[in-house]
Amino acid sequence: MAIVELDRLTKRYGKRRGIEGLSFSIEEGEIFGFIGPNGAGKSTTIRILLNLIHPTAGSASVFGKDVVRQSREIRRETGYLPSEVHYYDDMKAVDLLRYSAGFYGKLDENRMRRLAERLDLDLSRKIADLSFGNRKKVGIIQALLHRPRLLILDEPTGGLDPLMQHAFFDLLKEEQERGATIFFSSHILSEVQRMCGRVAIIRDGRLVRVESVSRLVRGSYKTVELTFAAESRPEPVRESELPGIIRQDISGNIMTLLYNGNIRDLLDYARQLPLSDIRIGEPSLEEIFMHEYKTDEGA
Ligand SMILES: Nc1ncnc2c1ncn2[C@@H]1O[C@H](COP(=O)(O)OP(=O)(O)OP(=O)(O)O)[C@@H](O)[C@H]1O
Repeated sequence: MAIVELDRLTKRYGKRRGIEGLSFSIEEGEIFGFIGPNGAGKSTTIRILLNLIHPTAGSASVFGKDVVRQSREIRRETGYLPSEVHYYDDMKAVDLLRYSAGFYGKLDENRMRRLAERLDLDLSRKIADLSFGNRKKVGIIQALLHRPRLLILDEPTGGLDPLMQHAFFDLLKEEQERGATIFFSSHILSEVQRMCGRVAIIRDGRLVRVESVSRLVRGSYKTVELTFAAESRPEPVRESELPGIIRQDISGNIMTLLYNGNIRDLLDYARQLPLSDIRIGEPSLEEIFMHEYKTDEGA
């Protein structure tokens, strides 16, 4: 069953574009990435799902319920971590969590304490005295505390140091294991690559593509690093010589290609070159993403 479903979802801010005709769905139990640069429309999409703003056209549903008409029911089973958390500064973290848990029924004190321990957060501190990263932890606990069916995370790792990111990702995996679905918005590709099964790529308010991370990374793209023997210098390759070169870069005696052509053609071509080494590998999501953006320019 689709947990989140967008159907030609559109939001305009007056004449300004927010998002335009987004359609995709997220299945139960997925960790689904939502990636795009700043201003692409990620927060706009999320805010519509939470009924914080209304769509201009199209529709969206969560758990099969309409996000505008049935938002209260949706919210009860959803955990949301906003990109920036604003709280009543004067409250202690523990009181804030108790207070917000009240919206979802009975507070599970044990779960709250366990989550705080895992994230190394002192619950007795006042919000005002917490660093940005520690406030983020309060937000994470708040989002997870009531064991939501759907977790919506908007740029969740900002402010967390690498150790805490690790602890946080472990928590998310556990949430997934208990059956939760996770919508993970980010512009950090490495974390999306690490956490998510599928991703939607969004740019300028429009969907570029939806793809499984493994296919995006493995796909037909290769990175090829050709090291030329000393004394020889690489010359740029022409498209007619070797079709399928997406990008090439020459630095000293090393030539790096992003390539999606036929691997035999590549090897035939490489055989004629005065090489001392060759490496063929999988590009990072980052490299593919850059390419997606490049080829779409001016479209
Ligand atoms: N309240 C608003 N009024 C006018 N335009 C807005 C408003 N909110 C967002 N926009 C515009 O909508 C577009 C999408 O913004 P949005 O915040 O959804 O992007 P984002 O992908 O979440 O980026 P970021 O990572 O910076 O939050 C941007 O062009 C932005 O300027």
